[in-house]
Amino acid sequence: MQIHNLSKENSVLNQFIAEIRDVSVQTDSMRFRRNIERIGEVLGYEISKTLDFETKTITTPLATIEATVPKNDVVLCSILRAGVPLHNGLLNYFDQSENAFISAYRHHKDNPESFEIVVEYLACPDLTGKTLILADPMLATGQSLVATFKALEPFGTPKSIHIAAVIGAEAGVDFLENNLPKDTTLWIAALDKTLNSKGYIVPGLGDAGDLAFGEKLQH
Ligand SMILES: O=P(O)(O)OC[C@H]1O[C@H](OP(=O)(O)OP(=O)(O)O)[C@H](O)[C@@H]1O
Ligand SMILES: O=c1cc[nH]c(=O)[nH]1
Ligand SMILES: [Mg+2]
Repeated sequence: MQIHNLSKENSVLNQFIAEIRDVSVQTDSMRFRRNIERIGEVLGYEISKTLDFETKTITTPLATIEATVPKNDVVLCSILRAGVPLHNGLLNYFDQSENAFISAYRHHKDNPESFEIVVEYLACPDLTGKTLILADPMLATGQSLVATFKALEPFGTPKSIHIAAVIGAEAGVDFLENNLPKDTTLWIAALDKTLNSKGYIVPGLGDAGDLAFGEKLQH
């Protein structure tokens, strides 16, 4: 797996990441969602550099000019619910893409430290020969992304697979490396060292879904 950790380079992206982690800024859920969306835009811009390009003739009011534009068929697939603002950010840049949505959530059966990933909803176009971008802000154990990838397999073989994530843990990256096709590319805005006993990234940011949309009751 090829890994691009975008926070290795100083840019305004680091300001967005600092704000989504900061408890004193997290109280503003609109800013939290917008920052995740902005990070999606940055990730989308970086991914776009790896697409295939073609030359088109564009007519301006004064003359014509050759423009080099991406030609891939992109499918954006996000994991509900925390993936929604990241999806919007990617869609701002891949505005002609097709879209897939999947629900994958942690179901705590007996105690808060053990969970299984439940996939209940999936809407997806044909993926054959397309550029698939899987988006989920938090890459903790990596189980949600791998469960999502397996659920998408019946929809066709993509030409290339990109993972777009905001904060990841090293253990989650290792899990993806062992369970996804070798030619997958991971685009991550920040990489943290640790997972706690409940599978939360440390220092991380807490629960991305709750911060974007409010606390949910466990059921
Ligand atoms: O790498 P993993 O260990 O699988 O964990 C990451 C998952 O946890 C979060 O979703 P969550 O289950 O909190 O659902 P939510 O979006 O409804 O909050 C996040 O959006 C990922 O999907
Ligand atoms: O740290 C984590 C891990 C999973 N899901 C989150 O929202 N945060
Ligand atoms: Mg959550």
